[in-house]
Amino acid sequence: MEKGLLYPVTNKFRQDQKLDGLWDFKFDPSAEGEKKGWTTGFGDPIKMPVPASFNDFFTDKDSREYTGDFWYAKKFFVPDYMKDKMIELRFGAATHRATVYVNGQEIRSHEGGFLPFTADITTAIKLGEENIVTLKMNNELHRDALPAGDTAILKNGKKMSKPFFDFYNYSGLNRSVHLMAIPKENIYDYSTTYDVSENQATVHYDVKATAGSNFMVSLADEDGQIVATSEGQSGDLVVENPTLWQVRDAYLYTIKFELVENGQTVDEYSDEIGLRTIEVKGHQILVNHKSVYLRGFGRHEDSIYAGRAFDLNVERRDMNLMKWIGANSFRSSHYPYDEQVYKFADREGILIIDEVPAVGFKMAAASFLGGLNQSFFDGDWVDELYKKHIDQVKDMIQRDKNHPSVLAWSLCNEPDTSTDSAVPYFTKLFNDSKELDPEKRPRTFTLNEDDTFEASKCLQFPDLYLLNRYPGWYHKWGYEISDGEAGLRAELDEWKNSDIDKPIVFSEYGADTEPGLHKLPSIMWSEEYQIELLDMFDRVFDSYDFVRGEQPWNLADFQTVEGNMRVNGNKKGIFTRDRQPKAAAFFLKKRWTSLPLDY
Ligand SMILES: CCC[C@@H]1NC[C@@H](O)[C@H](O)[C@H]1C(=O)O
Repeated sequence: MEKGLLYPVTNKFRQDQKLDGLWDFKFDPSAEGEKKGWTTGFGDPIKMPVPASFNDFFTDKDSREYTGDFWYAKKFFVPDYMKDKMIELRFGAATHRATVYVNGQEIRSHEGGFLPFTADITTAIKLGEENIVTLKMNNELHRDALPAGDTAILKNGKKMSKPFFDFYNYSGLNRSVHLMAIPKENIYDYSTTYDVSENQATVHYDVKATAGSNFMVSLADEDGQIVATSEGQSGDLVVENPTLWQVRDAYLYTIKFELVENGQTVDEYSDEIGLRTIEVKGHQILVNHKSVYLRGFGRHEDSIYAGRAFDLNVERRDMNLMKWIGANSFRSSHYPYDEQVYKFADREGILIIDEVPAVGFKMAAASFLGGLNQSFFDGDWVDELYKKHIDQVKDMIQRDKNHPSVLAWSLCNEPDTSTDSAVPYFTKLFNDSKELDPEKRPRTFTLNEDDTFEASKCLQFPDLYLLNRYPGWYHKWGYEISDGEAGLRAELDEWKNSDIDKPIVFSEYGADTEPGLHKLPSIMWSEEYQIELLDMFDRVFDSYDFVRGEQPWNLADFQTVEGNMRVNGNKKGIFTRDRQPKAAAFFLKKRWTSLPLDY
């Protein structure tokens, strides 16, 4: 678990410099980079954009599909005036694992390609001179790592990723790298919880520093007016007549922490927060004690050219599409997204189900690679997998806990929950994650087609249920969709007649749709059929009051492995991969903009 994951800022005491741009890049198929001295740089480099996945830049299949070790290198300068600071490098995402060297000195390693980590390089850098950072990275998939998969060795000796999941194994420095200079005694974490009412809100804060416990704390409104102050390592900020953070009507205050030593401020950290509460009560999801009905999407960080890289332009477009269509939420399927996505959602009043990259914990049908003929949790890889799983749950919650947009934590996507060995795994996971979120937001996982009310042995764990259901596509498809509807209703009747008293959100449903394919009457893959399927699901949702959300799969088309069921990727998008609407977008817009927010 990382000690602190505060987002980099520049202020009187801190400096943040992005090292985005072209880095030196080189494949290392024989894994001999260290032996060849690449820790201090290498000759004949490829100039590689950062942040970006390396895959889609190449014109040859061996490079696009490359699996194994690869290296990045970048020279950077640290001015003399930083001599009293702690110098760190912060990697937003190195997918899937990395070892960091500075001037040839090994600094640290990190496992997990969708969460940030920092490297303290204070003793490795040369002040007032040029330095070099190199990373040895690796993108192999394994059953004891997140996301789960295999790495095959082909007869020609080349390695090949075999994902147990349905998104392309885009790899590289997918998010920005920051060079940070911060005080040697510094603020490294904070958390907030809230009590809100019509005319008063209380922010309960807790702040952590490497030394000292003397803090001055203030809260300012959007006009910069101080509305509350406090002091000490923990305390309350009471706001009279607050403007609460509401769904699709956001308001952000700025909280500011000052670390004080001998009457002098020695470090400062400010962040934007939203005054709101999240609760699950019976079948209801409540924000500020008011029921909310989720409408939105499963998404991917995915776009042409840069693959899984965070792209501010794409995020701006996606947020505008979600506002246009009347959405109020999304799931960060199937991994935590770049922090800037959560900042966007904070600002736009969009709720996020934040998901850790625990995906492929059963051979998803979509991987087309032939299923596991056993329970995933019977494997000899489970102990090692669990260590990485809980570690990434801790880092996800540590990183994202202060965002008002975060509604819930999804601890897994479509795991095997219908076998006996799943029960001890999830018992441990839900016990070990219970205290991680100061706000105690709901924890859950998505239930795959096979993990029905009847079949799943793990319904006791989630605080709300996320159902991924595909009648009309993966079964009972085409003209048989009426049987699909009947089956869906039969399962929901079981939920209805049970003593389960928690909300149900449909977190996936949909149909692959080729944009521009029209057929009257409809046929699968046509835009008409996608609407027919959505319309069927909407009829079902509107028949059960404990269905408290609908998030069709997916916001946009996205890249997957090659397969005989994929036409250059997954086409279940409501929008195309270049973010243009299919007919279904107008169908959903009509439905969602007619629903009141708390429908
Ligand atoms: C029946 C499983 C459906 C599957 N669920 C996980 C997503 O990551 C996939 O894209 C989706 C699909 O196959 O469309």
